[in-house]
Amino acid sequence: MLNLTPLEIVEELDKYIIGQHKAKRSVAVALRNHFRRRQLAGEIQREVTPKNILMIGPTGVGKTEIARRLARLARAPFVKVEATKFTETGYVGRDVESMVRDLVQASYVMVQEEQLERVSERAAKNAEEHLLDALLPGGTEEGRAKMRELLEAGKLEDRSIEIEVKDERPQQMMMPGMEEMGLNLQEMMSNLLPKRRVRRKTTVREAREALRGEEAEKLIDHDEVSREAISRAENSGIIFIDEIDKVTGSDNTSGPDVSGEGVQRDLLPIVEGTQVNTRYGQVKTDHVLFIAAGAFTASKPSDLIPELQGRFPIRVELEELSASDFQLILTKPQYSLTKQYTELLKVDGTRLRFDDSGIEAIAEYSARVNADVEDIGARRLHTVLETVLEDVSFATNLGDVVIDRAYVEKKLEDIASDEDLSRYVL
Ligand SMILES: Nc1ncnc2c1ncn2[C@@H]1O[C@H](COP(=O)(O)OP(=O)(O)OP(=O)(O)O)[C@@H](O)[C@H]1O
Repeated sequence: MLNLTPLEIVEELDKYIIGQHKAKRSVAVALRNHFRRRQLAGEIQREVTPKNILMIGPTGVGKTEIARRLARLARAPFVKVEATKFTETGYVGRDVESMVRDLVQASYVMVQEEQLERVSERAAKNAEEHLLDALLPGGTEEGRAKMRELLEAGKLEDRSIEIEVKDERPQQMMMPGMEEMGLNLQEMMSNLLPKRRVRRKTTVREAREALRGEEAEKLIDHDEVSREAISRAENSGIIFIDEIDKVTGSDNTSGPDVSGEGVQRDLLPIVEGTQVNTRYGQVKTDHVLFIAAGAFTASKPSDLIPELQGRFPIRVELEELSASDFQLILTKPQYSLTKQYTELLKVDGTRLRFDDSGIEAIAEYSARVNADVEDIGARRLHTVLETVLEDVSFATNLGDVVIDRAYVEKKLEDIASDEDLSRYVL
């Protein structure tokens, strides 16, 4: 985990998220406390529990985005789940623990990627030797040196060769229930059976890719990846539980088996700290950071069961976004929507330029449709912008195109003034 102060964390988040200062401060404090806890001596470290956060605010105002960015900053494994998912009928028991298994899986992928990156140079060297073997089986030293020269000069890329690689086709299937026990049949089977290898005819370019992947796999220690994945999930994992407001008792009409309160009761031990079996080993959830979020329009945080309320001591309200926030969201973040579209269309020879008046108009229309139809927050910008840019996206090689107020109005006026049409298009 990076050693960032709360102020630095907020500054980092500011690069991607507009407004919501209180929420940024809260998550910065929670993350820093994580770091502080690690500096403590053994015994008291175990006593200090993470200060989980409850985010309250309408949809599309940045709750998930803040949590996700925070996780990325901290290089922490992250998963998002919807609390309502566990109330669905037809579930064989509510498998609330699956969120912990998903976290460990995310952690595993993250650690594995880091390790693969670390060995990539060695893997590339090994792959090159295998390529030479395939290009020149049983050749002389001299021949091999010549071949190596050609290969390094990129002269053999399209030559076809035959290599032996692992058979990637899936051979086994998962049995329902296995994952719940923390077992994975596929993995068990593939550990028992010798790996099937197949000969494949392909180009040097593609063979190199395949061989590098295989060599890298061979160079990393999967047991160590598993151990590190577990440790990282335990010590810095973040689980984001959305729609927590939808599992308050008051919302429930569908009987005891799928009640929201039941979900809360199942959540409680996980948030309090328990052990969960996963395919990589046992995971303790004591120090996982939980961020719960909800709009809380039909219910209040005080409708949650008291034990759960106590486990989310940091409460923070997120603000609704205004048209001027939308303007900033469209332009300011590092990879804002307008920058994304500009880069995308540049590929096809269209140079977009968003005039301030155009940005203003897009923001105003978005706020208006949110007010008239349904408030979906900043998500509205995606649909509105897509509609504005539909024609330029369909075309190619348009040269310079300026998106100003007149352009936006022409594209949107008919739709936005028709509420029914807005419902479908925007
Ligand atoms: N304040 C903001 N600054 C920049 N982008 C934002 C902001 N709020 C929302 N967005 C963008 O809007 C989209 C939806 O935001 P997000 O997923 O954070 O919503 P949310 O508040 O978590 O809502 P929900 O609870 O429905 O998931 C994302 O693409 C996000 O980048």
